Amino acid sequence: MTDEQPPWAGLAQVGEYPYEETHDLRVGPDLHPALLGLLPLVGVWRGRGQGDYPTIEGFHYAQEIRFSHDGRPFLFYESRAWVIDVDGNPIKPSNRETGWWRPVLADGKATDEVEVLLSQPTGIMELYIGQAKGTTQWDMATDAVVRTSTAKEVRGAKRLYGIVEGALLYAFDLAAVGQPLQPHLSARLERVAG
Ligand code: HEM
Repeated sequence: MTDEQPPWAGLAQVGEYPYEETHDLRVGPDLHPALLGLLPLVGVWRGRGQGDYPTIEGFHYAQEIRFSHDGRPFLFYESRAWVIDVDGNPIKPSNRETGWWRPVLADGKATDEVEVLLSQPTGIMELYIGQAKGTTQWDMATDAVVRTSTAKEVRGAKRLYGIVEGALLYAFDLAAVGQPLQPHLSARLERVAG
């Protein structure tokens, strides 16, 4: 360490992060035009799903998903799920994931393609390449899965998201722990905000 002061010494304290982020299209920054195709997803969603895999017991779960934006051409995505009993009572916290949905641009305009980057607390990161099917369905498959040395062996996955009668539905297929690609989750969530 030297006695020299860094260039920012003596400058005013840094205030709060100065930019707004929102899941509500009525407030905050304007949605970037490149996100128009993903607009139906923006909001907070809550609902229930069912999970299974050949190596585990089937289960019911609840989930909250939030898609938000800060005016730039990507969506922030976060999901928290918890295992429930058949009456909906919480049993234990389950999967969490956060990431980014990025429309692929060509000549400055959004195409039907979307890149989705997700990160899990279980040591797994998924990179999806997806395709919009019509205006309310997104079909994606992993282009890469990266995992820590202590994570379960996940080799690939597919996700299909759709908005059906105002609800967000998805199906998640997984190739992991020596098993071929097959269903792990499916869920239906209602819009609760945004
Ligand atoms: C809503 C999201 C999810 C929920 C509620 C969920 C729930 C579960 C549950 C309850 C189990 C049984 C074992 C345990 O209790 O931990 C499990 C196992 C597993 N899940 Fe998920 N999961 C979710 C998403 C994912 C994702 C995104 C991946 C991979 C990218 C994944 C990969 C696995 C694997 C590899 C196992 C272990 C199978 C085994 O060891 O035999 N899950 N999941």
